[in-house]
Amino acid sequence: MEKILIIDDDKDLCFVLKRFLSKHGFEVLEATTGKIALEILESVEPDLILCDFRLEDMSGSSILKKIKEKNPSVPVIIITGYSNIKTAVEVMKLGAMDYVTKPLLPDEILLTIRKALANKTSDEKVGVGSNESANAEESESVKEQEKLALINAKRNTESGNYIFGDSPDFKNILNQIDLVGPTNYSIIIYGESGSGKEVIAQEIHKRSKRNHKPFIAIDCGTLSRELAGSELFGHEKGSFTGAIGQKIGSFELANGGTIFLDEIANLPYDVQVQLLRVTQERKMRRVGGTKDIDLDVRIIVASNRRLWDAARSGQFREDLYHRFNEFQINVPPLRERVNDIMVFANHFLVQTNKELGKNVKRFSPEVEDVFKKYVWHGNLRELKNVVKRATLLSDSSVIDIKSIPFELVNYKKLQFDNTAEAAAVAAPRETTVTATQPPVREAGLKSVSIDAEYEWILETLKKVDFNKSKAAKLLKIDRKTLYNKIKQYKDLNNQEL
Ligand SMILES: Nc1ncnc2c1ncn2[C@@H]1O[C@H](COP(=O)(O)OP(=O)(O)OP(=O)(O)O)[C@@H](O)[C@H]1O
Repeated sequence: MEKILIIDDDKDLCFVLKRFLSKHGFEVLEATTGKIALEILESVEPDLILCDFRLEDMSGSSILKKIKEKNPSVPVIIITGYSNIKTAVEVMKLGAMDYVTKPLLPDEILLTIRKALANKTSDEKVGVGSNESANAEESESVKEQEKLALINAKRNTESGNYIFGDSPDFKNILNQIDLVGPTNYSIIIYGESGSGKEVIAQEIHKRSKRNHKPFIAIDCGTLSRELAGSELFGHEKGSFTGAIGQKIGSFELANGGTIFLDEIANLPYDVQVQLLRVTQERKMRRVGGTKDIDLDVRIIVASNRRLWDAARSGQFREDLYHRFNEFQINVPPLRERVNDIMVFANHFLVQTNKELGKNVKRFSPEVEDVFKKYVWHGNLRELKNVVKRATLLSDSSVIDIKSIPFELVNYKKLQFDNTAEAAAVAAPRETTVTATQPPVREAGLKSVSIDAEYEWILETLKKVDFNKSKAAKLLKIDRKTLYNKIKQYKDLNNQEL
């Protein structure tokens, strides 16, 4: 009997899954924390592991790494709370065999498990007596391609998650997507963070002849200076310290399809030179490699600042800017497309209902009013997070003002009228640096303390009827620090849930 280990802190889900899988002839073990799972793995060798990406005591990536260290051959299927291509690529890169998104569908989960187990058996058969090194390179690359095909196939079936707004601006964008999609033009998409640039790039890819090939999204803002080249172009074994195996880069993975380079202005200058070669000669070399590889990749880049300005200030190569600038799409911030707000809010409500198995029907008129007046600095990402939370909190069929964050409802009252404070945030002095650095959710304790501080600040503000000077005095901080702390909390909450 094949053994499956379920790792999920949702006890109900573990119970339901256990019953379902046992009925289908599997022996099922369960662990409700990462720690328990690792203890079980000391003495048991399961045939397959089903693991939630967000455990209370461990992040998905760290548990995946630990499982792979202990038992590299066991197939791991990741359960993710939402369908996000970035998470999917991330978990596949870390060695997961596949992923399923919540809500879990019985047929899908069974099929995914059976496929993973069948793959494992055929891998084991190939491994017996085969000349491992001879075909290692080829099979690595085939595996990468197979994983990508899987991710893309899933993404296409999830495409029902995307909708288009109702504002004239959005209709204009849709026209542009239709127009430029089928061509091979390189495109620059401008827009604030969370405004939907990646989704637009995906839609362009879907409308192109390349749509059966991979769409790969890379956030250049998160690539380190040292590893950016290797991430994009891959590397050969031993080409630098730490290059223990061969790596296929994002460009090679995207061959035949489309690559989306977000925050392109953050790409290190030497990598920009390599990129220029790719756009001019349609060829690339892996880091440390000697062989030219032919490339046929459509490039879509995005930035929240004008690339022409970055080129003029010497941060971005001008020749590269002209290469990319065959077509431009400008995505206005959500606050400038008021007609889109409720279209997207309702869409995110339907999506969240499905994820949570709830049936919340609509927003109260008061909530609609707040939504339409709010400034949405985090754009669609912020709206999505607010709707997700509100749907979760709501215990009736209508989302009312109680389920909407206090600072959204009281946005106007919380405004700092003195622009000096805003300027201080844009150019923080040394003493305020820690307060303005973007906080990281994974920092655990840090985010807890930010949340607690914020609660306290709000309480104090309420006490003094939103008089910021009085509140700062009571809190024994200056007004600028008060402003920074509120901003820090908001940045934290504009990250994707
Ligand atoms: N047309 C749409 N339909 C449904 N959801 C959307 C749409 N556009 C954006 N979203 C959702 O809004 C969130 C932000 O979108 P996206 O990641 O594309 O923004 P972005 O501009 O690329 O952000 P960033 O620059 O910060 O990476 C995502 O969760 C995405 O799924």
